[in-house]
Amino acid sequence: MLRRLSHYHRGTAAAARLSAAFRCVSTGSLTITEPLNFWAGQRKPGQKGHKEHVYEPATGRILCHLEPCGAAEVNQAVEAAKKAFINWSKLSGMERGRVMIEAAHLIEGKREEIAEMEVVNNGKSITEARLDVDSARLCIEYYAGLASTLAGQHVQLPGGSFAYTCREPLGVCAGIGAWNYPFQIAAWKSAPALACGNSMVFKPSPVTPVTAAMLAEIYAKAGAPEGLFNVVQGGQETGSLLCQHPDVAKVSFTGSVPTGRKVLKPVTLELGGKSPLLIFKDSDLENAVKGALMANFLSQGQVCSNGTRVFVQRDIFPEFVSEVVKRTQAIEIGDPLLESTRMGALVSRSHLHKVLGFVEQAKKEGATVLCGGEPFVPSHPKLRGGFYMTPCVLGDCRDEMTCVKEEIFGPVMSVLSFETEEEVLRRANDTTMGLAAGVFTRDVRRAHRVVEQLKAGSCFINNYNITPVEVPFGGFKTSGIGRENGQVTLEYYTQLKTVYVEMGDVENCTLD
Ligand SMILES: NC(=O)c1ccc[n+]([C@@H]2O[C@H](COP(=O)([O-])OP(=O)(O)OC[C@H]3O[C@@H](n4cnc5c(N)ncnc54)[C@H](O)[C@@H]3O)[C@@H](O)[C@H]2O)c1
Ligand SMILES: CCCCC=O
Repeated sequence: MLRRLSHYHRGTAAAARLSAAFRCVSTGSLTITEPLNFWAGQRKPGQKGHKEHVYEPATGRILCHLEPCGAAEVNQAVEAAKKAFINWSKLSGMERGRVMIEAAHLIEGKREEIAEMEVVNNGKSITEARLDVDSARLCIEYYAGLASTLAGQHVQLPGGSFAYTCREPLGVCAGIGAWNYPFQIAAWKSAPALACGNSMVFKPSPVTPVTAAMLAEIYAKAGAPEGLFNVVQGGQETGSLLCQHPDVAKVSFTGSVPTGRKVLKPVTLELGGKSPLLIFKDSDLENAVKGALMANFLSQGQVCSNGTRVFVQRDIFPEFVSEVVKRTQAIEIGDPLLESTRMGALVSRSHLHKVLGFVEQAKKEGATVLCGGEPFVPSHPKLRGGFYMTPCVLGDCRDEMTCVKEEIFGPVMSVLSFETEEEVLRRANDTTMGLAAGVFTRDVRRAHRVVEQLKAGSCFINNYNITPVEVPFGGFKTSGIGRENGQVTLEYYTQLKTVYVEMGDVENCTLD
């Protein structure tokens, strides 16, 4: 997700120009042949005789083949993680943090290489991919710092006795990732898990398997013991084998609501959303328009927290919509590795068709396409097989329409008008999901009053989709369980042990 460039990576523009000049990958030129599974310190093949195509979304060509893991391979990865856990969990937080800081340095040195791989495998623009890599690095740095602060409580009891609690790691944790932020999700899950003394087996989406294996190599190079962070590739079958493995203590899952419902264990569930963005007539219009674009079109609209139901107060509705449409039409679509590109390719052909299907359905239900919503064919011949569409704004929407109720997970914004604060709160909360919500207003009292009543886990006032790793992120209702990032996440990767310490003699009430 987007972060403030100046805050997180000073000199990014200059660095970007420099790295663009030395870019070793160009769209349509890369083929990956090395195995994408990784455990016990090495890349490994998957099940013999099984291969799946992995595509480059910008061109539609085959990028590599994924060898999915079956029961035997998942077992080997979990065994490796169990071995690593024995020593890793006994290190001090400072010692664990040192390895993680080294991993963060390595990521910084490979920023451009990782970002390019993400673009080639996911289709998002290089500008966004760099920020995802930064977020991954910052997350690892942040939890490296927190590793040494893990502590329990000391409880004084009568007679000099006391009790204490301490936080202990859980064991082997499983991480399951979605395809929209492949490297970032792998870091957001592994950083708190490893900082707390756990080991991890991570399964990326089969659509975007490439960069998780790079992260595994980085941890290994940083000095992590063999088996600390492992990657098993595959889809539903591999995911299910991993989640149900008896030696897996916890699952942290990022993906859709229907899949999340199938995963049972102590879990962190980071699921989908259909988040509302409320724009009041006293908003700074320029900021509100920019906010709506941030809330809908980052990562080709493939962001879980997107504010796709944009409620605009009636007095400013025409002006707001005309400005949003104008700016949406100006979004530069094309080769995601070009610096000028603001919107790259959707992740796969089938997903593109699904998103376009939602636009067709919206039209049938009475919505008006104010712009976009069409397949897009870039002029360069090598991009003609890519999975592009024009970002879409839908007008004449009603709350009961499919486009307003269901997660589309593509660049499609629905605009709706409202009259009063009470009305818009009722309509905004009328959903089974509750990942995020946003409000634009200049009235600070209204902002807090509205946010207090919004039933969503991550709320934004006068901005949208800003996710510093120091603050918790996650959803209410069916959008999830638990949080990622921030201090609170340490609680999800540890268990609390209470120890009573007797300093006198045992009083045996049954014998005396
Ligand atoms: N809340 C968040 O933080 C967050 C972040 C990113 C994406 N998302 C959501 O993810 C969805 C898009 O991602 P997707 O299409 O990859 O989701 P998905 O649910 O189809 O797949 C997610 C992962 O689960 C695996 N999987 C599938 N069946 C499984 C099973 N039975 N057991 C275990 N694992 C299984 C998949 O292989 C993949 O790795 C959207 O709904 C989006 O909103 C949420
Ligand atoms: C890892 C960031 C996920 C944001 C939602 O799609």
